[in-house]
Amino acid sequence: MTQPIPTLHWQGDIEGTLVLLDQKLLPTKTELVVCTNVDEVWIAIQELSVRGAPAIGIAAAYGVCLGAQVALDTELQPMQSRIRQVCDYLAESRPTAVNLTWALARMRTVAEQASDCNPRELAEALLAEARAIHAEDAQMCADIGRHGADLLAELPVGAGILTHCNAGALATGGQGTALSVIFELANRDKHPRVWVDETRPLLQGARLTTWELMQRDIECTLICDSAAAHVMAAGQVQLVITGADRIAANGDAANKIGTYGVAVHARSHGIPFYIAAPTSTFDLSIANGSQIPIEQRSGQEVVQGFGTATAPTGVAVYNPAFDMTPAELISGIITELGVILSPTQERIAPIVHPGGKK
Ligand SMILES: CSC[C@H]1O[C@H](OP(=O)(O)O)[C@H](O)[C@@H]1O
Repeated sequence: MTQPIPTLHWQGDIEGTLVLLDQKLLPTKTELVVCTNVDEVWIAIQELSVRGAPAIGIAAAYGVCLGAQVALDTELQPMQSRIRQVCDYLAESRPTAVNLTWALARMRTVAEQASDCNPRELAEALLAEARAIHAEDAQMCADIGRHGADLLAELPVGAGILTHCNAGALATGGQGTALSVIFELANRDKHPRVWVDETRPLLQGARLTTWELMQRDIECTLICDSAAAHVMAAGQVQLVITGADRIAANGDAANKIGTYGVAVHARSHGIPFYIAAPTSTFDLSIANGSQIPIEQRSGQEVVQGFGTATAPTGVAVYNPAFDMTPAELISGIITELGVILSPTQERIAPIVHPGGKK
């Protein structure tokens, strides 16, 4: 396996920079984006240079550290005010992934609880919290992979697994969520055969998931999103696994647009449909999926994707970036704390505590 380039990392001390692998350019170019201020982080999240629920949260946490830099030589209260302002600003970059506001809430807490310290000491505490969020996510990814592979211990060698979008290392601070399970199955010599939905309109599956799988020599086949049902009907899929961006208290889950259709097709073909997500993706403040904010993105992504016009100028476009899969279509949610089978509020609550804390 070629040595992976980190999805994101902080470079330096409290006056350092956030370095991102620019996912807009993958797989044809591997270029880095060096963020030196909060605006650059906001843009990187909004334009998907960095993307994926956990990765968005981690990037925003480091973004707060960049925001703190302009107030290092003030006093504690102006610094705390600056942190509140920066958290509010970064929270507006994308609405669906709850990991964003979850990570920002942790950064806010560090700032609000600060006392008897100067701005530089608070900046050190903020950077330590951002690094902790990053490191914890990497561990959560590994634990998700282990729990998922344990759950699937009876999966036949060479089983077909379909996935949608990208829930790999590129979406997280570690080795991924859905792809972490697939990586661990491969490590256990299960030789999974992965069917990868291209995932229109931004092609995270075609551009990112195949790239990650091929780097690890895991067999994968790229298909159009519209071919998923056909492949299932042909008996080529024994399991579906995806990531998630926000999971409500009853287990309804928002994920990349098209996931709901995959779940419906899986159910109609008697194929288990699993979601892999850390507890930081659960939002226990909302009862069900109808309350999950669904990001609406520019129609240009649909009609002018990657530079080629594919529809008449002026055509009306509806481009929701996510959809909601109801809990009754989900066979189980694989978390770092274990698997929640047939998720319900009663089964989620004992495992997932408010705020995503263990
Ligand atoms: C591990 S979360 C990955 C999750 O995020 C993706 O959305 P986007 O690429 O728009 O950030 C997609 O929903 C993935 O399942």
